[in-house]
Amino acid sequence: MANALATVGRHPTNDMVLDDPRVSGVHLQLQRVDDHIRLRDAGSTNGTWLGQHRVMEIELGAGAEITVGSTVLQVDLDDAATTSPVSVHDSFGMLVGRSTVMRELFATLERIAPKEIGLLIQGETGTGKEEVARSIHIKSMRANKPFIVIDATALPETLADSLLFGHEKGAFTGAAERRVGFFEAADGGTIFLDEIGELSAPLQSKFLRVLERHEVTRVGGQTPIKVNVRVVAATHRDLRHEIEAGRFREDLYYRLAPVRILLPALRDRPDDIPVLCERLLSYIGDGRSSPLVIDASAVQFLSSQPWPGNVRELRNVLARAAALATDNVIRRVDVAGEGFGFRGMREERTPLDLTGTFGAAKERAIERFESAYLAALMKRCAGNLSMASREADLARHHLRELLRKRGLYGIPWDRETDV
Ligand SMILES: Nc1ncnc2c1ncn2[C@@H]1O[C@H](COP(=O)(O)OP(=O)(O)OP(=O)(O)O)[C@@H](O)[C@H]1O
Repeated sequence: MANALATVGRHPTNDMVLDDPRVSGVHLQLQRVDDHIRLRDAGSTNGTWLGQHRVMEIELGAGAEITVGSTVLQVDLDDAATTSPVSVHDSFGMLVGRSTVMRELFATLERIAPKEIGLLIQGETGTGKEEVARSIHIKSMRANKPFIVIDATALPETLADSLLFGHEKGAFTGAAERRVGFFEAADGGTIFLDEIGELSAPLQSKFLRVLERHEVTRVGGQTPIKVNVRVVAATHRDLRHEIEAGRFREDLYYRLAPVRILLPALRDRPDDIPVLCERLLSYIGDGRSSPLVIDASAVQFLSSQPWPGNVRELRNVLARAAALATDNVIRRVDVAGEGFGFRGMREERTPLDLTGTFGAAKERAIERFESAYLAALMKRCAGNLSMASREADLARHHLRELLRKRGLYGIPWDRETDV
């Protein structure tokens, strides 16, 4: 593995390509973590097997053997192997990160930003896809030209052509004026195309044509207009699955993705939490008389959370904690029970993790609920266990047990506790 993050599967764009019909297009993802490898099944059809056990996520050391389709893979850790360059910086544009995987990413972004090359960014919600696109734009020759965001999920089918390509006056009922579309408006600059996987088939064809010919024709117009845009696309799912399922055009994929970037989930890079807290708090505290700070035990707690809503969720948790904190210090009690995505508002899009077995998925959902409920309860009751057990209608010993199980016992909840 040359990269800290790599994929294995049948599709030719994987880091390791397996010519095995029982292997999925993108079968699994590997992440190098110190002296071992974290393996995650990427939703494969036939599964990833360690002996008799089907695994979704597992940490592997040297010598471990896993089976995918009819192929057996063995982990071999070679210290002398060449690895991808890692940036000496722990930021790129507006992005910060200290983990190896992020610094490796920054090195790639530093290299490609000034080039006229397209980019496809894949990552869960809130991992920073739009921020990557914006930072690439700022670091490119196009920086003083427009940066336009198009969300494919917000393009109504009937208006999409006119929004993207513009229309001439009188082109259709209601077209009282000539209108310039997104592509023309972005001329010379960058278009960030979010949720590209949601584009309808007709729009996929139209996008491909624009990317190939570098021109658009307004609705109701005759003459093609030259446009010079760099397209950075993003998706929360692996488009190679969509290609396999016949829902996404492979030729468009290759046009969009001369370079592909996989933004890792926040739970896979806890080393980034301290520097992220520092950066996010500097924004949140902007305008305050004294800067906001976070204490070490709060950072330690946040570093152990699963963050289904990733950096966006962390930002919101810090903003909430800052609003509630009595001084400019955020302490463990201010963030207890957070980081499970549970208190996320609807627009935060922090869905339950529905992968893996029913039992494991249910346990994760319960864990999220219990942590959020217990923290809110204990804060409301200022740590008074008797009051909390009455309010929750739980026996004291049961409540104490639950608090222990969720790592929420013994926290100084605002006022004195009676535990
Ligand atoms: N590495 C980072 N450093 C600093 N801020 C970050 C980083 N990653 C994300 N953020 C911040 O987190 C928030 C969410 O990021 P962003 O909107 O780019 O995510 P996204 O992946 O595009 O999300 P979605 O898929 O839901 O649209 C933004 O406020 C962004 O500035």
